[in-house]
Amino acid sequence: MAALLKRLHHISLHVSNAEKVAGDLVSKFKFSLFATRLTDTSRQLAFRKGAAVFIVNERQNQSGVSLNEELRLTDAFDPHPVNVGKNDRDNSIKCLYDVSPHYPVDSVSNVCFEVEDVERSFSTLRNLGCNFMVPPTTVQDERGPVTYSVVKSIVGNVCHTLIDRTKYKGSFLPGFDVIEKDCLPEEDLSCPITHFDHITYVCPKKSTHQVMSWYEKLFGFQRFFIKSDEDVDEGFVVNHKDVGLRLTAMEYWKCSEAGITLPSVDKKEPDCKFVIAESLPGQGKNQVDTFLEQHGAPGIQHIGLYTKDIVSSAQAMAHAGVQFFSPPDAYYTEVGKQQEIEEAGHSPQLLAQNGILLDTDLCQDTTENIQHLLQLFTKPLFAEDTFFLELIERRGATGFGEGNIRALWRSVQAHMENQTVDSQGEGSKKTMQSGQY
Ligand SMILES: O=C(O)C(=O)Cc1ccc(O)cc1
Ligand SMILES: [Fe+2]
Repeated sequence: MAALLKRLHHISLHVSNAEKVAGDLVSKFKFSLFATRLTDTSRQLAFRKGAAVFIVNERQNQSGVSLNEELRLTDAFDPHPVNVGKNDRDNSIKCLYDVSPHYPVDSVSNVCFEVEDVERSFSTLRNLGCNFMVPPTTVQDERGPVTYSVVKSIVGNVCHTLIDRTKYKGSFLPGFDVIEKDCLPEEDLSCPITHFDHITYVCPKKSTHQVMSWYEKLFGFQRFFIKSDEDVDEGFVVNHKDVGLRLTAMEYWKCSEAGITLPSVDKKEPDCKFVIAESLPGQGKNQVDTFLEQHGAPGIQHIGLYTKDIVSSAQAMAHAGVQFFSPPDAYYTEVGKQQEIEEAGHSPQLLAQNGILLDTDLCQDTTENIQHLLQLFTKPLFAEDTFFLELIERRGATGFGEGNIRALWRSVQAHMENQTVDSQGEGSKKTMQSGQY
């Protein structure tokens, strides 16, 4: 029996310059800073937009003792909970609810899930052979306790924090100072982002099956077919001229769907899918291999932010300085594309101006049921060509569009080729990026 998950709680980033990433999340991506944990040894900042929560952790310089050792010395296996009240804040823990990886580059490396019972999940997963980086640990303040544990995923540097906050009366997590609602700036209505739509992992060639089996066995993830005619073993293969990509998607079963009814799990809550991308053999330079090379390991390549209005979100973000990939002009002038966009109720000019991609899917059984998928991809957020964000608006479509993927792939290709040309005259990518963001 796998350890079942209740819901996604937050995703955490580990970066060398938290201020810079925080500034981008707030001013460009319209997230609100709502909680902070600032101690002598750590800087953890929490941002929210709808139900999407990011924690930005500042990477520490290498010290003699690794955090895992440190945790073991302090709270792990300690029967007494760690107190993080205002006056006795535990400064020894660099990264609460996570591990502090000494990873050489900025990375998005922890997807935290709420679970029913951390101790039970821990023993289930340990019996199944899982590696734990933090055993069940309780942290409490005057509003109550939260228990968590951190497990290492099979994918590169990715970890999962499993957390139970049902006994906690506060609005976030003990140890964080929450900014009162009245002190938060007004929600930016021009970017109606509601939740994380999907998380895309980049994995080495031929490793998809291993990754899927791991998540299925340990967390009860189930296959989600991106296309109705998708081959079970092959996945969704996009193999067209310069694009060679294998995509496979999974979704997790919330406890309530697995027949375990928990009052705190709402079936109607939007869920976040996991997509595994691997490149096909015989490819030239591409987005997936570049990620592996520059990130140094498999990991989280991008996160899809669901928006109710992609045009308005794109305009507001572009105005605030977000750089998006634009497909080649030919994308919008291709035979039938303008009509397809108009029939979907959009303006081809507006989509083209903002680089928004549109895919149309005919539902299998009836031509009446036409579904649309609108997507837009940002340029990489960090100094390396690794992690980026995506805006996604779904009009009935649940999968991913082949046409959109091909267009994205080509615009990235063009971007990388430009960079190679530019960098010959102007120096490294890092220099260019810091000018852009
Ligand atoms: O289409 C999407 O949003 C995906 O998430 C699929 C995907 C995965 C990896 C890529 O490099 C490009 C596209
Ligand atoms: Fe995506």
